[in-house]
Amino acid sequence: MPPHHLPFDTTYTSPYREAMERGHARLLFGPALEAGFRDAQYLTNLAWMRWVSWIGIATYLAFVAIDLATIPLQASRWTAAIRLLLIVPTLVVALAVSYRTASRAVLTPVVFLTATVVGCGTVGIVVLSLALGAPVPYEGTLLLPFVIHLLLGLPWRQALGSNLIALAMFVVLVPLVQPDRMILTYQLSYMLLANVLGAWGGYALEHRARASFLTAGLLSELAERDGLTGIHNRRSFNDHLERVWKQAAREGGNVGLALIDVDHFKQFNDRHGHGEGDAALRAVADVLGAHANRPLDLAARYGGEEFALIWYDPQPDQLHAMGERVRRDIAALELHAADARIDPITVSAGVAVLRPRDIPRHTDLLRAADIALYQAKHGGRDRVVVLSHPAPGELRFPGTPVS
Ligand SMILES: Nc1nc2c(ncn2[C@@H]2O[C@H](COP(=O)(O)OP(=O)(O)OP(=O)(O)O)[C@@H](O)[C@H]2O)c(=O)[nH]1
Repeated sequence: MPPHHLPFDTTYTSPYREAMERGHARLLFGPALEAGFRDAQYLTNLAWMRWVSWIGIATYLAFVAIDLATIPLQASRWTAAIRLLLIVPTLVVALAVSYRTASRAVLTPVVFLTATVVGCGTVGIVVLSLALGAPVPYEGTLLLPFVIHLLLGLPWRQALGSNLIALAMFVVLVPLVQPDRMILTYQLSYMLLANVLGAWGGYALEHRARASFLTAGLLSELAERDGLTGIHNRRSFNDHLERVWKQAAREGGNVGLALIDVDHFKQFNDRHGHGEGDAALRAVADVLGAHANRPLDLAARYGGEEFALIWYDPQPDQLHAMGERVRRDIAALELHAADARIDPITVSAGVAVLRPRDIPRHTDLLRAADIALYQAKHGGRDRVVVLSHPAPGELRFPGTPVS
């Protein structure tokens, strides 16, 4: 374990706050937050993307009928072919992908490709009908930048890329087939304007979504995290314990709990000062965080210099070894002040494991771990005491009168 240099910054720095301070004009966070943002966006984007695809399919099918009814067959058979053989199937494939959970990782590239194919296909319809002398109105292409930027849920850069490809096709091909210079000028101007406005709106939308993500993340951290150490606070610990207790009751598993108290911490503070005391608590919390490995495990600051570790469904015969590893890792912390090594700190740990099916109240687990911690302290500190599946009679503090 690397040495911890004391004193260091004594408040936990939230990644959400840091990202807020840095700003996100480039619409990009660091890798961990970026992944969290995309994850949080996924379900909303999925719903929007599906709605847009269904509406797109209905619209393009309706325009097949409108084309056939309103423009000469020499052009309408081609425009209908593009709609029926290219655009609608692409939208159907994208929808099919969106309904398969296994396709989650490929959904964004698929939506990007779909948007690009639909954009280019729509421009193709305009170009082809102009070339065949029976032009369909081009106004539909003006909707594309707005739909792609505002409704598909694509990351802004990808929406921009997709729109630019269709715009480039429009700017290169329409002048070749549009005989009327005045109409051409209007068409090009409106297409450019629609792209600028769509990109602007898309940028503002994503910028705001990122700001809300950071605010929500910061608020939930303030509610759930301890301000000094950054690990979970007591409220979050209580909620989590109740949750895993219910889950273990359903699944017939165990819940393990370690209450860990720093030994003689008052002396530590008195000798080295509160600033270094705070930093030592952070170092302890870092170690505990590394011992909450599984998804349902949790490390929390229980209060003052006392910490808690919830282990979901541990092997009861492993608990002593697990507690010992925590104790040893904390004892091995190399705490350094600016110029010298600081007294090592030790902890006492009371560990308990119960099966919720046997004992309905999660408070009994807390009580059992508390009794074990009491025994560890009174047994001389710097040690681990385990109470594994204690009988109700054992859930009594030493000194409690027997009624
Ligand atoms: N620096 C710092 N000290 C804290 C914090 N919270 C609690 N403490 C200190 O932790 C010390 C706990 O003292 P005691 O409860 O007497 O326990 P102890 O000295 O650790 O002794 P034992 O637990 O019996 O081994 C007190 O001096 C508190 O001020 C904190 O956030 N920062």
